[in-house]
Amino acid sequence: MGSVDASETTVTGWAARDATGHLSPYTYTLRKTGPEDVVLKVKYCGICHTDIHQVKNDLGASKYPMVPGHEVVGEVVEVGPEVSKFRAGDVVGVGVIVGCCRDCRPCKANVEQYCNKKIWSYNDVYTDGKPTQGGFASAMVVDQKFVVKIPAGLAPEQAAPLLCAGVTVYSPLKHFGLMTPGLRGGILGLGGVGHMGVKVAKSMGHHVTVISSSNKKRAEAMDDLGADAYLVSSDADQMAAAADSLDYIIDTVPAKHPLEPYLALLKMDGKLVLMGVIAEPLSFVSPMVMLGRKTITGSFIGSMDETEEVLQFCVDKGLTSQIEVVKMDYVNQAFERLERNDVRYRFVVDVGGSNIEDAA
Ligand SMILES: NC(=O)C1=CN([C@@H]2O[C@H](COP(=O)(O)OP(=O)(O)OC[C@H]3O[C@@H](n4cnc5c(N)ncnc54)[C@H](OP(=O)(O)O)[C@@H]3O)[C@@H](O)[C@H]2O)C=CC1
Ligand SMILES: O=C/C=C/c1ccc(O)c(O)c1
Ligand SMILES: [Zn+2]
Ligand SMILES: [Zn+2]
Repeated sequence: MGSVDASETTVTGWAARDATGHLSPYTYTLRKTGPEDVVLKVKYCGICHTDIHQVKNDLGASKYPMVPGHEVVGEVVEVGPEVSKFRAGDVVGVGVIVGCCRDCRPCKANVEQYCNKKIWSYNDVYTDGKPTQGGFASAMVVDQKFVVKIPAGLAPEQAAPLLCAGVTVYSPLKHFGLMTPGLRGGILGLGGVGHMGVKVAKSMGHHVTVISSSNKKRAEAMDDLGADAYLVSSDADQMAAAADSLDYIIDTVPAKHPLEPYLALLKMDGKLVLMGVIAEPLSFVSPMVMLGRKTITGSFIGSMDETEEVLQFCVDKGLTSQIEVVKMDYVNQAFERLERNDVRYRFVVDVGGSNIEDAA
């Protein structure tokens, strides 16, 4: 962290300035620590495909300068007087949202990610009128409700991808009653979210089929991640042989794609859970869902409770994410490599080890 005066702390982050998405050092101030705020010095931050969508304005709502990053692990350096859950020195995590109304039905049901007044950890405006900025920065200040403790037994860089990718697959499996051992699941798109999908579903005792756009990841999916089967989506014979075989598919593809080939893989009552952020309409003909009473649904990250649960689930099951740790000055190359599907399977930036204050 940089200079501290009576009210504000100056920090350095890496921000996109426009829809080229190129990140460069950017200095800004954090809000004064409020009674329920936790100030954390960022140690690690994962790179999610959503960060690409956001810095490149894929959804048409990006505001700049934008410091992305929502898989944030840091060390608590200060807490407000009403913070009970955390103290200086704790290793903590922050994910996709940092605020909610606390009064609506989703908030009262502790699924605050579905609050219509949620505040995103970046590319949003906080209650004080300041833009929110994410985890590719030396520090963040976050309301304690949106901070989780990283349990003992998880390395901080390992924990980072669980804060978005991990909880994003855990939440729908839990919510839709898909934690039963013996289920047959499909993971469409073997990237950051998808590889956690394979690991979490395998740990729940599922038979897991990876459905990928190429054959390139076959050996690693089967040998390293423990998948049971592997389909190349463009191989009509393989797809036909697997028809009517899956209880669910977690669809993580981040671009427009046909749904019918995947609906055909589902058994009666099977569920296609859409995860990818795609700003174009997707289509299918109605008999594809009627004949077999199939469901097309979606899911958005997970609740704060589920975030704590997935962290402990990974400790209990001995699950790790597969990551490539890079320094902050590699972030633009990492974004480019992620965009061209060249990472196994999540980049995690070693923010704390990158001396980013010196770059400002
Ligand atoms: N709903 C939610 O709460 C969340 C949504 N997301 C969204 O999920 C999506 C995936 O995120 P993430 O896992 O980080 O992304 P990654 O880029 O890491 O993985 C996506 C995978 O999808 C496949 N893929 C990529 N491009 C295409 C394409 N054009 N056509 C077909 N397949 C493709 C690739 O797998 P393969 O090589 O196997 O084909 C790739 O590895 C993004 O849109 C992201 O914004 C992310 C987190 C939470
Ligand atoms: O990576 C997490 C965010 C997912 C997300 C889902 C839906 C949406 O409209 C977004 O902007 C992001
Ligand atoms: Zn994400
Ligand atoms: Zn609410």
